Amino acid sequence: MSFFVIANWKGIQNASVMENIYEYNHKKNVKYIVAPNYFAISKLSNLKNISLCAQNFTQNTLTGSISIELLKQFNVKHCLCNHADHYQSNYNPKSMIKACDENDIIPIIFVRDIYEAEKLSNLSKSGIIVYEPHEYIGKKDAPGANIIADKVMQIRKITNKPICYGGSLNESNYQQFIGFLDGLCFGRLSREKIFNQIIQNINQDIEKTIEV
Ligand SMILES: O=C(CO)[C@H](O)COP(=O)(O)O
Repeated sequence: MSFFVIANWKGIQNASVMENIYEYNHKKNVKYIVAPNYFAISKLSNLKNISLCAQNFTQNTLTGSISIELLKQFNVKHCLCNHADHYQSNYNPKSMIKACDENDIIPIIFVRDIYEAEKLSNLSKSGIIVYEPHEYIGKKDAPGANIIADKVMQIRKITNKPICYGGSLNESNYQQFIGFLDGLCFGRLSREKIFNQIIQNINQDIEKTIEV
């Protein structure tokens, strides 16, 4: 199985993200899933080194909407579901995950705790789970490796889907988590110039794990 590197740009598009993305060095055992803003999706839809991910979609085609059919036309393969930011709108995670499934879009399902993992992680045939505790979004540091490992172990009992971690990943903390996860989901760090270096480090770490 590949190790997933997920990048959520949110509503931001700075020079670094656009420069960096062409450099993501494709490796056999590492898969890059990038969730850019809607404008960038059309620009990036022909890139071969990444898998495109939508940040959201609407379940209608009303004025101002972005439907899942539209996203598929631009080669979108994934969609973030139940991200903490979705909580601000009238959002129904179960229906969004099911809509992804029906449209062959792989949902990236965010769960903040075991209760959400139980509720959401097995609604779709495919999918990637991101354990992301809300209190660790936009902070200086993530929880300790033992705390994350313990939660991941509990989620693995609930689902066979790959499990990633997201929330306050930074240059100094992400490497300690690689060994017990199936991927990492980056917010702020994915929009920094240094993210290319982070990607190279992850590639090397994964290569080493496979050699062992
Ligand atoms: O989108 C995110 C990545 O999982 C999330 O909101 C965390 O953002 P960050 O704390 O800036 O990494």
